[in-house]
Amino acid sequence: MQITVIGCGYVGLVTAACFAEMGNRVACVDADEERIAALQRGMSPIYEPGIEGLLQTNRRAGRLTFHPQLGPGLSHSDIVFIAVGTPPALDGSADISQILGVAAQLGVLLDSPSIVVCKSTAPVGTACRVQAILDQLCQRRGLGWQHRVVSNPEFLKEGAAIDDFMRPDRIILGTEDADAERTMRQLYEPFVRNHDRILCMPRRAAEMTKYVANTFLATKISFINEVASLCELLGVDVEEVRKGIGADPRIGHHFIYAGCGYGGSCFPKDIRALLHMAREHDTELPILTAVEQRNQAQKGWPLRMLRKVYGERLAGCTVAVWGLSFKPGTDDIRDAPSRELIDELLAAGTMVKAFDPVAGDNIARAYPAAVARGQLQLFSDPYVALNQADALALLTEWKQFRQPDFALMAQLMRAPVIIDGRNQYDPAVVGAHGFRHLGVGRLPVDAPAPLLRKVV
Ligand SMILES: NC(=O)c1ccc[n+]([C@@H]2O[C@H](COP(=O)([O-])OP(=O)(O)OC[C@H]3O[C@@H](n4cnc5c(N)ncnc54)[C@H](O)[C@@H]3O)[C@@H](O)[C@H]2O)c1
Ligand SMILES: O=c1ccn([C@@H]2O[C@H](COP(=O)(O)OP(=O)(O)O[C@H]3O[C@H](CO)[C@@H](O)[C@H](O)[C@H]3O)[C@@H](O)[C@H]2O)c(=O)[nH]1
Repeated sequence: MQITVIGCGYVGLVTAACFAEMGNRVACVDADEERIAALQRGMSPIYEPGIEGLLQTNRRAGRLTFHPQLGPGLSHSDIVFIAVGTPPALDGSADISQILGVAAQLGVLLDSPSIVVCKSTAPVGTACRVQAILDQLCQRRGLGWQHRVVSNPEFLKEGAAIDDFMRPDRIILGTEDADAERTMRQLYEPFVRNHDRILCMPRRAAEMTKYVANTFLATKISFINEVASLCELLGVDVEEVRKGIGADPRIGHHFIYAGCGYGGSCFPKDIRALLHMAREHDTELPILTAVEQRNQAQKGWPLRMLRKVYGERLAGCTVAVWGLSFKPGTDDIRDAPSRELIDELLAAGTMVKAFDPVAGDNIARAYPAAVARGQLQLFSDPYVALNQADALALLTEWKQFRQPDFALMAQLMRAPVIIDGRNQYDPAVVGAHGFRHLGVGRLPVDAPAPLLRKVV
């Protein structure tokens, strides 16, 4: 099939590369000319495991092309995917102006009937609005046919995006049109060969499904984080509780890891968007309101722990931060817990030494002034970042942090304190190396007194 994908971000690029890999011809469009120029040179503008290889192979095979704008050369396409951003507006609603702008461009450009797919996460009713724009423009141009708009929300996770797309749990097709459904099923057939995982439903239901999936997962996280703070007070290790409840298949092991809060470009904004949809219909969603509040509080957990150890003396301290992206496997720092901690530490006058395997450049770009005055330093080696640090805050559970050289760490640091925002370490093990360990809902295991001498 001839496919156009508009928006070359995390979702658009993965979608385009995976469809091209199955033999389709895919034209990718992005308004960001630098992004397109990089892609044309064979470079991926995002870090996502496996994406570079797929982009290169399919570009060389001529199945994948990159364009800075929707032009006449793209006026015929079987299927057009809209994968542009839907960022939060000030009132919390999803700003769908990029989607509507693309719809208006498509209405003028497309010369033959296409299936236009809303891949972006967008509020209930958006696909119908896109349909209305396209219908109006087709009518104005005197064309005797219509485009068909489908909602096909995306469920990929950053860091595992290619695998999620190639082996989806489910594919949600929101359409009331039998022809559009048939073509979409054909497109996805290679991805569901062994198991039919396609669920077809009305467009509004598909749009709602996406929001409910994300907000439910966020609810699980905030719930366990709330439980973790009670565990701290009751002297119970939340890790024991997690294993205990996860063994019940009705609860399951996924998304019940306590930590320093969820981040990323999806959960925070999608919760706010659903809350806004409710407000528009004069309804409150107290559970989701609490989920968001809990997460805000949770993002402040690393700072609260640092204050617990150092109090007002934090200003004169140096804090090492391991993990800057909102989760492992990505360079995405949107709404990452690291942002909150760095903001607070910089405001407090603390020196920050940070390391992340891939997100360091993005953080440096986000804090040019702090980098210029040397208050925020980024390192390409995690151990160098620990030099003379008064504490380590671990915020993202990259695999390379799981079994570090604790002895070397203790030597390098001015004081052996670990603020373990992802519960990566066994308190007894790090305690044996002389560290004071503070985990989320973990039992504190203080190091033997002589080893703790360094902690002021
Ligand atoms: N990132 C994820 O993990 C993920 C997963 C599922 C769904 N989603 C949803 O998918 C959508 C896209 O997310 P993303 O993370 O890929 O966003 P992104 O910000 O990484 O990429 C969006 C791209 O669209 C481009 N763009 C904006 N307006 C354009 C226009 N008029 N013409 C051409 N290009 C334009 C931007 O330049 C940018 O490159 C959002 O609605 C998001 O909620 C994201
Ligand atoms: O038990 C857990 C699981 C996750 N997280 C945090 O939750 C956030 C989101 O993680 P994850 O869901 O793995 O990443 P995303 O790439 O944001 O993916 C979510 O958001 C996407 C965008 O809508 C959806 O497509 C995916 O299905 C959905 O999982 C991260 O900060 C994680 O650290 C926890 O704190 N505890």
